[in-house]
Amino acid sequence: MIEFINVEKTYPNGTVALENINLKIEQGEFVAVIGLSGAGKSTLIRCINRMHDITSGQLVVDGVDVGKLKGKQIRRFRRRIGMIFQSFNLVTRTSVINNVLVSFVPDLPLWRKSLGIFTVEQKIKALDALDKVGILDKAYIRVDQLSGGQQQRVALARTLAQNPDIILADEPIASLDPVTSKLVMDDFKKVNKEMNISVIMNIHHVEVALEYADRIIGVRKGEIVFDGEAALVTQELLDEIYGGKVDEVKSSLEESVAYV
Ligand SMILES: Nc1ncnc2c1ncn2[C@@H]1O[C@H](COP(=O)(O)OP(=O)(O)OP(=O)(O)O)[C@@H](O)[C@H]1O
Repeated sequence: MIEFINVEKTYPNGTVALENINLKIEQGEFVAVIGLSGAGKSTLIRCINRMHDITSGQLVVDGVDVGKLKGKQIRRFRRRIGMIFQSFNLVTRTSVINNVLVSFVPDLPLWRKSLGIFTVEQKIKALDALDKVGILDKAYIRVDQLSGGQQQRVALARTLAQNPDIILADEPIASLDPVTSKLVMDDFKKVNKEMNISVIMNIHHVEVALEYADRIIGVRKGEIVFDGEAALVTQELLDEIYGGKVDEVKSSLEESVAYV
């Protein structure tokens, strides 16, 4: 379980990004964090794996007080939390399988690290992860020959290979077309349901959030203004989350009516 207790985050320049955040996310939930640009969505997600340090309050993940972790403990803790970015963060000039194998590098003894030698077991795990996201046939192809959607699936496979309990996804479909976005979201849903991995996703596409997530967290100016089932999200709530800027979400609102 992920628990935020009175969490605040103020950046060194004085920007208050999160205020009074109280949240409990159970293992296996699929949570979408929505809100205007600058509302604090990325900050919220990135505090969970200590990419950002909170300023006050407490953040507890499966009984571990995240703020108290130091050095090696942080690295070990992060192994349980996969992170997916909008920009995929892959090494494009090498093969798909090499990108997935990278997730095992921290586990290798120094001599293997320097020679880049992976065990047969690790290679099988990497291939298995690629199979889970439906791109096993691309294992020995260079990443720069894949589409954006396929690259995001490689990133997801790399994360799965590290056997995470939690996947944090920061705008994973922002640079993908609607059809490809759906395929990638199907993969997230699959790993969430079949492997009971918690997914916490920051997402701008309201209609996609409502279709895929079980729970929606609406953030406005660093505070949570809605936290509940996707099925309970109404147009009025979206107006509140988006501060009355209906035009910005109008098309999403129209489509989302179908899902509410
Ligand atoms: N490293 C930083 N230093 C100072 N201020 C920051 C930093 N990162 C984010 N902020 C500020 O914190 C606030 C929240 O930013 P955050 O990136 O979490 O919002 P967001 O909802 O994820 O936005 P977007 O949807 O555009 O990614 C914003 O006012 C932003 O300008």
